[in-house]
Parts: sequence; structure tokens; C-alpha cells
Amino acid sequence: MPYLALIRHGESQWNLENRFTGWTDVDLSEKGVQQSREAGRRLHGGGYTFDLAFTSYLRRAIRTLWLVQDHMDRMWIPDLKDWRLNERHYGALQGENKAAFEQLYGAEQLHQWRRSYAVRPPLLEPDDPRHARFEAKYAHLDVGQIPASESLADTVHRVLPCWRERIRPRLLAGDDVLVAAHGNSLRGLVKYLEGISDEDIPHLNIPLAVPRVYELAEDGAIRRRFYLRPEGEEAV
Ligand SMILES: O=C(O)[C@H](O)COP(=O)(O)O
Repeated sequence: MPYLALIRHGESQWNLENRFTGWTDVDLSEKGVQQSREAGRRLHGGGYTFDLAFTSYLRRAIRTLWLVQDHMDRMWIPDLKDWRLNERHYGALQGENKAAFEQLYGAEQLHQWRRSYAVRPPLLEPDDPRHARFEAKYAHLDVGQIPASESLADTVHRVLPCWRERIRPRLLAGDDVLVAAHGNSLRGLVKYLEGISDEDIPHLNIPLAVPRVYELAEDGAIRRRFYLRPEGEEAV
């Protein structure tokens, strides 16, 4: 029976500073490094052995994956990168402090930007130096594919083709797969996998560096799902 584990990266420097991050390529904080190591040790201790891993183009997820693989003695497995697993693009909010913006715009507006399914944060202007079109790692994409802001719905729209084309076929072939990604790209994937409604998805918050494990039937149906926490498995 194949299994799939989803892991959100450990704490990043901008999680620590409470700043909107999105596609900004910030690294893990020291705490995030420790959290990622701990997740790797827990997966190793639980007897998990992945055949391959997927991650985004963003270093906080990539480094989390490397630390997990290191502590599982699994650095040799293929780790495949796909920009479609990137965090939801936070538009012009990227870099801003979440608490300061709550003061300025109010808690309801902040909640809409952060958790509503269909609302997009304000767009990043095309000539804004923060725009991803200036980054070498997206040079292979058509300009139209590079977002200037995304709702969670937009994020689901780009994550699912990656799931269907690259990840799901490997599970159906019997491989055990680890995916290291981000709070909102994983919320989008979990929404699809577990059939969570647009109304209920704002209540799902995926914790930092805690593997969410799915045991699957051979046809891909979910048999069991749980978080692998320090104190033991916890059903979700
Ligand atoms: O991009 C970010 O700022 C975080 O990774 C997720 O932030 P959120 O919890 O505000 O969506």
C-alpha cells in the first residue's frame, strides 16, 4: 500500500518576522532548520522510506526536504522540483508585515486576503522589482504563467496539474512519495484530496514541518490519514 506524506517547510525567516512571503525566496530560520531535522528523525523513526520526493522552486521548502532526507538517510532518492508547488503568490503584500497590515486595513480584510478561497491580494505591478519575471528560475515560463497575485483558487488551479501529471502517477505505480511545499499550496492540494468545501477550507491550517501522512489503496483512494507529531500519530 503506497503512502504519501505532505510536509510544509519549517519556520522561515519571514514567518519569524510575521511578513507575507508568497514567492519571495527566503530561507529557514534556525528554528525552521531544527523543526525540519526533527521531522526527518520522526519519519525515519516511523519506518518511512520514500522512493522519491517533490518540492517547489523556493529554498525554504527545498532546504526542509534536504534536511528531512538527510535525517532519514535518504539523500540519494530523486527530488524533483516543480514551480507549480510554490507558495500561493501574495501579490503586492509580499514583504509587508501582517500585524501592521491588520492595523491599517482591519482584521476582516486581512482574513479575506489570507483565508478566503477566491479573493486575490492586490496585484504586483509588472515593473515592480519583486516581480518573479525578473528571476532566472522562472525564465522558462511564458510571462502569462507567472502570477502577480493569486487566490487560493488560482493556486489550486496550478497545483493540480502537477499532482495529476507528476505525483499521482508515481503513487499509482506503487512508489512512496514525499512532497515538501508550503502552507497554501498544500492547503490547495489537501482541499482536492479530501474534498474539503470552499466554505470549510479557511479553517484548515497546516502546521510547520509536521508530516501529514496518507496511506493509499492501490487505486489511490485514501485509507487512513494522520499527522506524524512528536507525541505520536494524530488522525486528521
Ligand atoms: O506566504 C506566506 O506568508 C506564508 O507562507 C503563509 O501565510 P498565510 O498563513 O498568511 O497564508
